[in-house]
Parts: sequence; structure tokens; C-alpha cells
Amino acid sequence: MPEPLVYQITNAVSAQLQADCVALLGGSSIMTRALQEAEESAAACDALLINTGTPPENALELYRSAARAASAHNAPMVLDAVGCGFSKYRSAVIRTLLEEFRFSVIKGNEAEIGALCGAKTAPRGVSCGGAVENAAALAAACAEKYRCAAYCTGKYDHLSDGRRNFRVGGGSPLLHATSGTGCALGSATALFCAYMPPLDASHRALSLFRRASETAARAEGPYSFRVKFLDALAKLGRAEKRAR
Ligand SMILES: Nc1ncnc2c1ncn2[C@@H]1O[C@H](COP(=O)(O)OP(=O)(O)OP(=O)(O)O)[C@@H](O)[C@H]1O
Ligand SMILES: Cc1ncsc1CCO
Repeated sequence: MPEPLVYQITNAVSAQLQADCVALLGGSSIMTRALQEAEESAAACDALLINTGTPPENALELYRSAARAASAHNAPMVLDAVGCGFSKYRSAVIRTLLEEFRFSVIKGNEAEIGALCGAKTAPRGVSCGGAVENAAALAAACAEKYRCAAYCTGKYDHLSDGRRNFRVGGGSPLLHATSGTGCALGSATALFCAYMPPLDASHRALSLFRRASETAARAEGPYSFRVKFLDALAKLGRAEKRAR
């Protein structure tokens, strides 16, 4: 199989990390945010990621154009609902997109998945303040509501397809402390969705990230953690591929 091509419409903050992540796990990226290229890029891709971290002014038009072209050839679509609930604009864009398209996977931190499922408290920014009591129920509710695989990251990651529920734990808290790792996880999930079912792809991405963070936890500090984490992820990804 040739390298799967992932079209990542993503944020300006962690785009590099997400491209690195897809490359070291055996895929290739196209990351354009030009509306003029969205349809062609989505028509060419094996999976589409939409990450709403830094939505442009024409976000809805851009996401729609890509989602329409990806859906037309049944490419799996992953929605990373970054910052959902933070602003009216972003929340409305996400809500409309979800009304119009069916995603293979929806992911977010507890605050974001909470906002998607009607929680009353809005997140302050794109990060999640603290543990949510009912994260497992939130992931299941999200999966049921949007008829997809859904996961909620946090102290434990909770994953569901509305029927089967999983919890992933372990790893290092430095993973949460490193900006953009949740976004990289979304990109890895999209890559795996190119060649395995959405629930399996999500579970694989969540487990690989936790395991790689464990290896990297011996780093001297938070920035060398980042480098060690990517090295460990590449190594684990290669080992898993050989074993298949
Ligand atoms: N307490 C924790 N211990 C270990 N790993 C964690 C913990 N909290 C989150 N993670 C892991 O950190 C990664 C990012 O999750 P997080 O919930 O911080 O996402 P996020 O808020 O979307 O991140 P970002 O916005 O920085 O991309 C995931 O792989 C998740 O499994
Ligand atoms: C800080 C930040 N703001 C929008 S996206 C992003 C990266 C982590 O989600």
C-alpha cells in the first residue's frame, strides 16, 4: 500500500507537530487552507482531518468544501473539535458541520466533548481545566449522538462507538503539558483511519501516544520530552507495522 495521504486542515499552532507525526507514522500530509484547493485536496486524500483550533474567517466554507469532496469518495473524516464551546463563532461552525456531514471519528478533550454534548460550562481557551466526572459517559453520548467513534482525552482517555466502550490510561502527564499533542493525536487517528476501522484507529492512536510518552518521560525537561516522545512514537509505530 502506498503511503496514505492525509489532508489536514488544521491550526497554525501545532501544524508542524502534526505533519511530523503523520510522516513518522508512515503517512504523508497535505495541509493547505486555501479554499481554492480544498476540493482537489480532499478528492486526492485517503483521510481528512478537520481541526478547529484556529478557524479562518471562511471556516465553514472551507470545511464544507473539503468534507463534501472527501465524503464523495468515502474517505474517512476525523473532526478534532478544538475549542468547541469557547466562542459562538467556532461552536456554530462545528454544529453546522456536524448537521451536514457524518464523521468517522470525533475527538476532543473533556471540555470540548462536553460542549458538543450540551454541557453548560464553556471552556476557557483550548485546554481543559480539570477532570470531568463523567468522561466515559460523555464519549458514549457523543458517539451515539453523532453516530461515529468518539473519544475524550484526559487523565484517562475514554473511547466509544455507542456500543463498545474503552478506557486508556498510563503514560506521562507531560503529554498533556506539551501543547499540541492532542492535535497530533487527531492527525495520527486520521492516518490510521485510512486503513483500519475508526474505533480501532482511535484506540491504536491513543495507546501508541500513551506508550511513547512513558518512554519519553525520562527526559530532562518538558521540551526534550517533546523530541524523545516523537522518537519513541516513530519506533513503536515501526515495530507495530512489522508485527502486522
Ligand atoms: N493526566 C494525563 N496523563 C497522561 N496523559 C494524558 C493526561 N491528560 C491527557 N493526556 C494525554 O495527552 C494527550 C493530549 O490530551 P489533552 O487532553 O491534553 O488534549 P488537548 O487539550 O486537545 O491537547 P492540545 O490542545 O494541547 O493539543 C493525549 O494523548 C492524552 O491521552
Ligand atoms: C494554543 C492553541 N490555540 C489554538 S490551537 C492550539 C494548540 C493546542 O490545541
